[in-house]
Amino acid sequence: MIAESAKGERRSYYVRVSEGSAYSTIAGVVTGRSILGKPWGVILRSRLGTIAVVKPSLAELMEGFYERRTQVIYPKDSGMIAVLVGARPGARLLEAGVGSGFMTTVLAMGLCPTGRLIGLEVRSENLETARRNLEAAGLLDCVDLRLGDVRNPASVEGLGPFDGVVLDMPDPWRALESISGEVKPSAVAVVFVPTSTQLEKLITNMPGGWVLQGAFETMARTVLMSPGAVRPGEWLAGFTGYIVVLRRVVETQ
Ligand SMILES: C[S@@+](CC[C@H](N)C(=O)[O-])C[C@H]1O[C@@H](n2cnc3c(N)ncnc32)[C@H](O)[C@@H]1O
Repeated sequence: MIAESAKGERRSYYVRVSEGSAYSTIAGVVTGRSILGKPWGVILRSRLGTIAVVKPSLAELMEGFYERRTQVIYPKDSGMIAVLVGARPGARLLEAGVGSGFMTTVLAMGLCPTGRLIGLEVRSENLETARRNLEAAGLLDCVDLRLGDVRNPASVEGLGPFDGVVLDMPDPWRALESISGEVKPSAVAVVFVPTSTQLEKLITNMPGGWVLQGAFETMARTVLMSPGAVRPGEWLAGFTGYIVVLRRVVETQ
């Protein structure tokens, strides 16, 4: 629900609506009974403001309703990573670790219905969380979630050739060697690391068969939308991690 008070304040609420419940918002209290049976997008008005009842977008589904068992990659980074790795219909991508499936969701959005994502994860409880989350988003059909250690070549053998790779795990440099035989020459690997120590280790432990293309971070800042005082907001989603782009290369005789 998106509530706007009579003073022009706006706030979003993520709720599972039920018959006997009531929800307190900055635009007043709304009951489950007044929402159920109405179409998505309906706007409810009172003297305290308006409440728009909207279906959660995929970003809101992740933000408000997905289970979190691990640190996750947020849309400000995952959207960028999906573009960089080329998550488009028909692509065959590898991801490790899957964690809670937030990044997996964004990759699957791009490559469904004709592409395929192979997601590797070492912890079965994380894999099950990701499976439930992807099922809630209706994206499980394009995804093959597997229990396995990406650093072990046997876990990856025969799964390629991959058009791209996303790694979000503590020691990604140890995965690059084991996956390289399954990745197409020139393909992109995007590595997400939350600390400078990991970035340094990645750069200094890069195995052959890969070149470093660049690294950056993203930031997202809200905008205050008060007529007459439109300006950047105080809230900034600043540093979350480094996004590193690598390319698969081969030697010729
Ligand atoms: C930070 S979480 C990934 C979060 C995920 N990107 C998301 O957005 O929900 C890192 C995950 O990598 C997994 N992991 C660590 N080492 C791994 C390995 N060698 N192979 C596969 N998965 C691994 C961990 O169990 C953990 O679930």
